[in-house]
Amino acid sequence: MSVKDSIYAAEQQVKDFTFDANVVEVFPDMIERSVPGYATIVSTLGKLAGKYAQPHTRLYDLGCSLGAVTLSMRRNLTQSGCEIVAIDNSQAMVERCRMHLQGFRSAVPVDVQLGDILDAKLENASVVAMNFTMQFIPPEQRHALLSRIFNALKPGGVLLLSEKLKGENADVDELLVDLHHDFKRANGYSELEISQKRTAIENVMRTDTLSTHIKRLQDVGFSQTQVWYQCFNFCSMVAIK
Ligand SMILES: Nc1ncnc2c1ncn2[C@@H]1O[C@H](C[S@+](CC[C@H]([NH3+])C(=O)[O-])CC(=O)[O-])[C@@H](O)[C@H]1O
Ligand SMILES: O=C(O)C(=O)Cc1ccccc1
Repeated sequence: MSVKDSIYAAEQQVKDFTFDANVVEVFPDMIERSVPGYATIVSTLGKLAGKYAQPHTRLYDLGCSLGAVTLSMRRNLTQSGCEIVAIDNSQAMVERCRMHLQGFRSAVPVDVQLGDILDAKLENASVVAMNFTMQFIPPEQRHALLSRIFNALKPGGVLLLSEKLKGENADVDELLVDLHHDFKRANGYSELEISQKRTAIENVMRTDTLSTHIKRLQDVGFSQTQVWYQCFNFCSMVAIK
């Protein structure tokens, strides 16, 4: 049973958004009502991991939150000798993620680490998933992180990158934002909740355009990038080494 997100329901002095214990409590409901296609994206990332995982390699879930992508990848893994490494720098998330994973049995080992993905050692990877995490990394650090991910991947390995996008120009950005806000309204968020949440994430979630993402992926060396999902400003890409 998930708890309903009412964090921004009352008028308040809005602070910068953080992944604290209050957010953890409502996170499944928050993400489901805020990200169009979240369930489809998570289940498809599992399928993609199942296709691209290589025997005796690691699969990373960077910014794992409660481990939804880890679970989905684990369900689809048939290759032998794989390990999943899930990393998040929110203590509240990591604690809840560990509890959550214990609820499901599997032969695939999962190592849930509390830490900053900017410091994490990444190696011997066939699949790296970043499901709506790059957007929280300071923009000036994104290139270096992507480059480290590329270097950690085996040839034929993949990065599964989902991001909220900034529109390529002000007009289309406004259109995508309006459509997303309609989606949130339809999922029961009030005008006040929508506007206070927008303020809360303004400084901590800096989105890039799709062309910026694709160029950065190319610059660090990925040979091919394919957008496999987009609804409004929410996008998921697969980049192949
Ligand atoms: N530097 C960092 N190091 C480690 N973790 C970080 C860092 N910055 C942010 N995070 C973590 O990245 C996660 C982003 S949520 C991912 C959803 C999940 N992937 C899902 O498929 O359910 C996306 C969202 O809420 O929009 C949070 O748990 C942060 O603590
Ligand atoms: O809620 C929003 O408006 C979003 O853009 C997505 C989101 C979802 C969960 C945490 C932070 C941002």
